[in-house]
Amino acid sequence: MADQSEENWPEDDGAPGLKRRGLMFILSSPSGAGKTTIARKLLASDPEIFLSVSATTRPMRPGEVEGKDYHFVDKPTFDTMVEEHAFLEWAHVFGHSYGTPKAQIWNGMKDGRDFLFDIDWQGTQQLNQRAHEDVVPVFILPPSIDELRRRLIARGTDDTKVIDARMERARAEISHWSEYRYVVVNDDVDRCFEQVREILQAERMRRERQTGLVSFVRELLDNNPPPGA
Ligand SMILES: Nc1ncnc2c1ncn2[C@@H]1O[C@H](COP(=O)(O)OP(=O)(O)OP(=O)(O)O)[C@@H](O)[C@H]1O
Ligand SMILES: Nc1nc2c(ncn2[C@@H]2O[C@H](COP(=O)(O)O)[C@@H](O)[C@H]2O)c(=O)[nH]1
Repeated sequence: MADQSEENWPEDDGAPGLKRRGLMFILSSPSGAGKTTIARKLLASDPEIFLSVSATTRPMRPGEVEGKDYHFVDKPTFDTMVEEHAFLEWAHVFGHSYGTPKAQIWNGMKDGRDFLFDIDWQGTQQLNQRAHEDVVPVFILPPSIDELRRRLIARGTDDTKVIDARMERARAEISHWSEYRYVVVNDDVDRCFEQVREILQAERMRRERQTGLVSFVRELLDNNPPPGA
């Protein structure tokens, strides 16, 4: 991914205010396991992470807001975006097309921002290939298959046919669990949210992401030279 080469990242100007590389925090799960629920809690509690708003051809659900939950586009518009390489990744899911527009992520990552992705395993594989070092993939499992179906029914957004299709696809989605760095079971929402938040905090502190560390440590050592130096 040429545009994300090291020279595009923030300058290493040392402490205070150590600069940090932005990260791509991915939440995937079978439909209904709760990734949107966890994503919303994370976004509400952490002003330093921004939602990657996908484009999709699927119809808007009640309560969804254009530009906030998704960019709702028609198929020709989506196909044109594919042709123009406007997506960082894209995939067909449940008979509709979904993709991550490049521009928002590109500009934000250059400013050291973190982005939250609610995408499926296909998109995760594509992002992993393009920006492995910057990707933090987290997989959310339901506590049981019965509970997964119960949640899809309780959500009340899909008819029985669509729910059956989502349950059928759950098997394929779950089969990709081992491609993720972290796996969390969403039994209790609050516990799951805390676990996901801890993963995010720990990943932010990874040495490689703290681009100001080299000069900061150099300065620490310069101010404490070995005896006789
Ligand atoms: N731990 C939980 N216990 C009970 N209900 C939950 C839990 N987590 C989420 N839910 C509920 O389950 C339903 C599905 O959750 P959500 O929409 O977040 O799933 P999703 O993984 O984002 O699904 P999709 O991929 O279809 O968007 C929602 O009604 C949500 O309120
Ligand atoms: N590869 C991508 N998958 C995406 C994207 N946006 C959403 N998704 C996934 O699609 C399904 C269905 O979502 P829903 O909102 O219609 O229930 C779910 O698994 C999402 O994670 C995307 O940009 N790329």
